[in-house]
Amino acid sequence: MEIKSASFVTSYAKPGDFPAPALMEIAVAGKSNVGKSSFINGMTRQKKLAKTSQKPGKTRLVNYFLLNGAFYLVDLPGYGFAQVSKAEKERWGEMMEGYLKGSENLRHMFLLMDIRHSPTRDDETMLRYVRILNIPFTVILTKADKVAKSKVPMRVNALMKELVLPGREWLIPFSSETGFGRDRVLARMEEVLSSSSF
Ligand SMILES: Nc1nc2c(ncn2[C@@H]2O[C@H](COP(=O)(O)OP(=O)(O)OP(=O)(O)O)[C@@H](O)[C@H]2O)c(=O)[nH]1
Repeated sequence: MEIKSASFVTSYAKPGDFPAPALMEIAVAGKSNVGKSSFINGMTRQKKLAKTSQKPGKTRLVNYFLLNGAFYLVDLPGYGFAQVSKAEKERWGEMMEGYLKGSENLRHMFLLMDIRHSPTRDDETMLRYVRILNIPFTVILTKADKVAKSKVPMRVNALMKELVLPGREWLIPFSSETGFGRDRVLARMEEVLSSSSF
């Protein structure tokens, strides 16, 4: 598949505001600064669709993007940012839980992690949560251009083991700088959308 159109639809600040069921959703989650906005922009080939920033923790809303007029890519607030208050962290938790438990249309999650690093405790918590809720997922290993091409398979293997995933197909190395991995993510999206009855 190709992404022919992508537009921002709306943002939500609290779970009760989530829209009525309408279209299938694929969520995008990850630690703050992992490259979530760059992933969304890279996939949709729109430079400014999701705001990218150098300053961690800017994405604190649930943002809905409509792709191909057919499904939503749902940008979840980044986690693991250190410089926020306890109240803010609690609000984040409520948002996340509200979305993940409440969304009847969620079909898959792209869980973003930096290819260069071991998963953080927050990454592991997120993964545990996704597993408990039985949400199908793919781990996207971002910033793949930052490791030598020859080392990418090694990092994929290492993270597969650290995350206790059953196979390499559960992880897709990706670079928003070079477009590496984009085709595989598109193929995964197509699989998800075509296998989901709606
Ligand atoms: N080299 C390289 N840099 C990247 C890549 N993806 C993101 N970055 C850089 O990493 C930084 C963070 O990227 P963002 O896309 O803003 O990250 P985010 O996860 O949306 O961050 P928050 O808004 O804090 O949640 C920026 O400086 C990006 O330019 C990538 O694939 N390769």
